[in-house]
Amino acid sequence: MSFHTRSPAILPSLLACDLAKLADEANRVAPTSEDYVHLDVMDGHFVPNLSWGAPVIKCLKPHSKAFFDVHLMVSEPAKWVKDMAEAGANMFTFHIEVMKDEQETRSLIQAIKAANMKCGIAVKPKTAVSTVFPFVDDLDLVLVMTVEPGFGGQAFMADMMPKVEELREKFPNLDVEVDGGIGPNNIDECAKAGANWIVAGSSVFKAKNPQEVIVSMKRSIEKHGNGKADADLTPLPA
Ligand SMILES: O=C(CO)[C@H](O)[C@H](O)COP(=O)(O)O
Ligand SMILES: [Co+2]
Repeated sequence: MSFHTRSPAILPSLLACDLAKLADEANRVAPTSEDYVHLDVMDGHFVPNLSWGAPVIKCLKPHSKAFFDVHLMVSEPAKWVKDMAEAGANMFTFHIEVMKDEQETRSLIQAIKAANMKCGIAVKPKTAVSTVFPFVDDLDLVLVMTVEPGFGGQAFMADMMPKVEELREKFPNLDVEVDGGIGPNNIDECAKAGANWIVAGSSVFKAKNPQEVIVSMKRSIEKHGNGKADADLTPLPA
């Protein structure tokens, strides 16, 4: 059984940053141990794109205090568990679409936890969210993709919100993450549906003031997702 925190989190996706300055960029948007970064691992097979693997994550780790949320868009996630754990991944999220059966999924969840990482399962836009229901009690998080995985900078798919609503209704304390095309213009929609972990790549890194975008998005989750009144929220930085 996993303990679901339902804590609000904004996770800047480093895919959208200046990759020549990876460590500086991570620290620009996620400077403290209370912060998060989202790291997209792509194998050129599950998705038609390549990004980085464990060696890059391992190099970045000593330069960042942030929580490393690793999203594995790979065909064989089991092969990556050991390397990702050694590289310093804190959350290992794999796609349900690559699992051949329930048994394989359960052993992968076990292996991830035995390697001292938190475990999440992701669903692509065309995958029914009910595919993850049998595993939720053993998961730390479910990730609902709001774009087809593979590339940053795509348009947000609002029609994925019913999946988020269903998860939130069935599992009130589960951490529900959304990823793809999210920014200040659609954060309220995600938060109202019940998402509390929000990945944001382009909207954060293309902003003049990334911290302002992060704080305002977090405020939206607290307001809509956790039912706090405006008066309870800390003011935005000047
Ligand atoms: O998993 C992903 C793509 O497959 C990325 O995390 C996602 O696209 C974030 O970037 P953006 O906010 O620019 O859409
Ligand atoms: Co991602």
